[in-house]
Amino acid sequence: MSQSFMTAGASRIATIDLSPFSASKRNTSTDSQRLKVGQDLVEALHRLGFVKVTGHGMSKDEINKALDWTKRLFDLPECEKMKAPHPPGPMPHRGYSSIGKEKVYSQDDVDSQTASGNVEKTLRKISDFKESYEIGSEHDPVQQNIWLPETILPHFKEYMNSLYERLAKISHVVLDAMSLGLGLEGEARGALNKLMSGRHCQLRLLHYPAISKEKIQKELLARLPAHCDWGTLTMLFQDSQGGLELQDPHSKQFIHAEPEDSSFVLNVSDMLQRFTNGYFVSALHRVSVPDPETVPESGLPARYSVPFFVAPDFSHIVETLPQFITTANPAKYEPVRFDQYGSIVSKYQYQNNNS
Ligand SMILES: O=C(O)CCC(=O)C(=O)O
Ligand SMILES: [Fe+2]
Repeated sequence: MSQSFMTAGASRIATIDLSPFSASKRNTSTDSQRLKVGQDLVEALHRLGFVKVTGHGMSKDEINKALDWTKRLFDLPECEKMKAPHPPGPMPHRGYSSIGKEKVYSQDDVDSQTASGNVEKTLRKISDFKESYEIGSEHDPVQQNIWLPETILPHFKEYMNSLYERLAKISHVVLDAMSLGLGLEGEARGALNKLMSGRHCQLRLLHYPAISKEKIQKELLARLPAHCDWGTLTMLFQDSQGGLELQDPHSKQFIHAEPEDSSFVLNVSDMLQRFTNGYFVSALHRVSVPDPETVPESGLPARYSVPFFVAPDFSHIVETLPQFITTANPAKYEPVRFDQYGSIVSKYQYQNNNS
């Protein structure tokens, strides 16, 4: 797989400063400032399906703290991490998956391999060189968290629960700005807010270990193949190594999301695409392993990232908002229950083989 950085003619990722919505500036910012931010956010998401967000309230120190905890977790010996193992199969999507256990596919990969009759075996030939740890709300009635014993990493659980709550709050601010930008009021606004359930989001900790140049030269490896997320929105923090690439839906080029202090990358996911009848398009994105020739002798450094997946309740039926259905753009999607959609997509997209 080759790394394709931003090339001439490719779009730039817009940066949206959400600070007029933040608690500290809410009283001093004006309605028209907030409206402008909302409209800019909507325009940017309509154009590409992803933006960078600043002014969201998480300070640089707070972001570094989240990345530090992630590193501390993955620095533990494998036998300790395996005390909170992800169960076999895609559900519940909780706990620790060691390197190569989880395999992410795109729908295109699946479609192109279906004819072979053995989709999983064929696609698993190239393993994903990453490890992950999945966390949900402590109030999720469907998927329970799988924690390490407290003695192994004291205060990890407490910290991660607080991070989940913090990111859930920030996602409400994003949705507020989006409602304003789309001009949604009353029931329509309520319907958008239902795409975010405090108890069904997911916090994911990711470690892409360093890879030597020799290993890249000799083996076929992936980090995270191209895929779309199946919730509503994803807010992703990454370390200074960068590596996340998102596809411009028009030019089909992948754009490198340069890491920037204090920003997160926000991408549209499948439920928001269906809700808006395709006005927002779910962003195809990946973390690739570069061409061996472009990798320095020192190899590819380790990388850490922390995505937060904003999602509705599992039993929520996601329907397109009537105002997005017109004669020129008739309804494209049937209403779908979120867990039913997820069970189809996650069967292939997040296949965990931790047995
Ligand atoms: O690590 C990254 O930058 C991407 C993570 C991601 O896309 C995912 O976990 O769905
Ligand atoms: Fe993703």
